[in-house]
Amino acid sequence: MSADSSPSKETVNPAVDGSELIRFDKVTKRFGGNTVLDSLDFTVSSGKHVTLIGPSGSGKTTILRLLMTLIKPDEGTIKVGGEYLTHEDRGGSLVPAGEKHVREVRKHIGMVFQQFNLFPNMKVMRNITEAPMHVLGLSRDEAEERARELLDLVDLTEHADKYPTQLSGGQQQRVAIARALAMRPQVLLLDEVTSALDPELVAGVLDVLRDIAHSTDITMLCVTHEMNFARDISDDVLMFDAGRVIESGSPEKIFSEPDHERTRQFLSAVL
Ligand SMILES: Nc1ncnc2c1ncn2[C@@H]1O[C@H](COP(=O)(O)OP(=O)(O)OP(=O)(O)O)[C@@H](O)[C@H]1O
Repeated sequence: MSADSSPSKETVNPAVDGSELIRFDKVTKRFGGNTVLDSLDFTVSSGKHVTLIGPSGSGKTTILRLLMTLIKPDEGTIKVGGEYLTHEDRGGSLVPAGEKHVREVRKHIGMVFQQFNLFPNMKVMRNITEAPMHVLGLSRDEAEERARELLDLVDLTEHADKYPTQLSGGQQQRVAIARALAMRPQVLLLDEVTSALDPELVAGVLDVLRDIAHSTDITMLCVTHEMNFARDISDDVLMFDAGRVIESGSPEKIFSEPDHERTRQFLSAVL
C-alpha cells in the first residue's frame, strides 16, 4: 500500500483532541470466585496507541470485552469520550445504563477480533457497508464511498465483490479492520488480531495496522503477543499481572529497562 492510499484523518477519526477518551475507575470483574480485574484504574488519551501486555489470564481481553459491553463490571465505572458506558448520569446520580444509552456510547468503539467474525453470506463490500447504513443511517452511496476508501487503505480494492471464504485469513482480517473503521470509531480495539493467522499472513495485517497507526489519529487499544509490533506502534505499554497494571511507560522503557521483575520475566519468555 502506498502512503498516498491512506485516507485523510477526517475519514478515519473525526474527534481527536488529546483529551481523555477512556477511563476505568476502580473496575472489578469476577468470574465465579476468580477476580480477573481487581479495582483497576487506567486512562487512555485520545489519539494514543496503547498496548496491553502480560501473561495469559492476566485480564487483557476482559478489558476489551468490557469496553464492547459484551460483559459488565461487578464494581467500578467505565467512561468513553466523557460518557459513562456502564451507567447513565441522571441528575448527578448514577443508574445502570439502558440499552439505548449503551448503543450510543458503543458507536464510538470499533473492535477487531482474533476470529475475523465477518458475515459469511455477504460480499466484502456489504460486510463493510452494513453497519454504517443501518446503525449510522448512511445512504448506500455514502457507505460504499467510505468502504472503497477503506478497501484501498487495507489494500483490498480488487476484492470488494468476493465472499469472505474466497479470501485468505489475512485478507479476511483486513476486511474486518476496514469494517471496524467504517463506523469511524473514536477507538479501535485490537484483540490478538494475528493469532489465528498462518505465519506468512501475519506481516500483511500488521503492516496495514502500522500504516493506520502512523497515518491517522485514531486511538488504539491493543492486546498482542507481537512485541515488535507493540514496540513500533505504541505510545504507551501497560504491563498487566493478575488483573492489575504493575507498570506502564513508553515501549523503549518497558522493553529495554522495565522496573518490575515480573515484567522482565514475562519479556524474557516472549521476546
Ligand atoms: N466468560 C468467562 N467465564 C469464566 N472465566 C472467564 C471468562 N472470560 C475470561 N475468564 C477468565 O478470566 C481470566 C482472564 O482472561 P482474559 O481472557 O482476560 O486474559 P488475557 O490476559 O487476555 O489472556 P490471554 O493472553 O491468554 O488471552 C482467565 O483466567 C480466564 O479463564
